[in-house]
Amino acid sequence: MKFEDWEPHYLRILDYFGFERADDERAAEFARTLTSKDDIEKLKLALDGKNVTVCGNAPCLKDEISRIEGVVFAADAAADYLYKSKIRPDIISTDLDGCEDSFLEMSRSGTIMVVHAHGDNISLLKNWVPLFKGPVVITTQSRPVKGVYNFGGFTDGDRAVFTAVELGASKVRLAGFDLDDSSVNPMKHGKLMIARELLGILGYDL
Ligand SMILES: Nc1ncnc2c1ncn2[C@@H]1O[C@H](COP(=O)(O)OP(=O)(O)OP(=O)(O)O)[C@@H](O)[C@H]1O
Ligand SMILES: Nc1nc2c(c(=O)[nH]1)N=C(CO)CN2
Ligand SMILES: [Mg+2]
Repeated sequence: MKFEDWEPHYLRILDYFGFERADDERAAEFARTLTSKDDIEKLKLALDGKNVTVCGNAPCLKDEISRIEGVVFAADAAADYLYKSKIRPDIISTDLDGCEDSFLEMSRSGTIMVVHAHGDNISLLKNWVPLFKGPVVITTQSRPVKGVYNFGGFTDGDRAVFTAVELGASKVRLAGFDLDDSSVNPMKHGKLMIARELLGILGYDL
């Protein structure tokens, strides 16, 4: 998605949650100083023309493991669940609030970390990004800058879907998405409603 097409959604998100654009932009610049890695070509190669399953972290993921096929693209804490179920994701979409030591092991084994920098995760970026030994791609929800990408999307899960679509996946199926999950807190509920809206743009009716 071109940034000009994404920007109206982004402006609405900023307004809805009271996030500051300048904080997101500072986070993106800061993340870029934490690593020299920019594995965008590896990420393209992993997705272009591929059958991809994006795994969200809803409780239903455990019942939907059998839906997983092709390239495994995990959204944040779903990666840890999959790894413990003996499935190492090929790619993880994370803003690092679901990051565990298992992510370091997965990274060492070649899992591509698509790390999202935003105004509220600067200390997480500082703690985790230098520790990733494998491929890393940095993303922003604001205007992209050199070595920092914006494929569209907001939460770790819907961003993964936008990333897969943008980088040419031939088919993107979902597992572990329950956007009506009543066990989540109000902030998370709001985020999942945005995720639903954004996935709707891509034709997913969740
Ligand atoms: N019921 C659900 N509960 C949690 N996550 C869900 C659910 N349904 C779908 N997802 C997707 O799984 C992703 C990863 O979930 P996780 O629990 O790790 O949340 P998170 O890291 O707090 O998400 P975010 O950082 O995007 O707010 C979410 O970003 C969301 O897109
Ligand atoms: N500033 C800011 N941006 C975000 C946040 C967040 O908590 N703060 N959470 C996200 C994933 O849910 C994505 N983007
Ligand atoms: Mg997260």
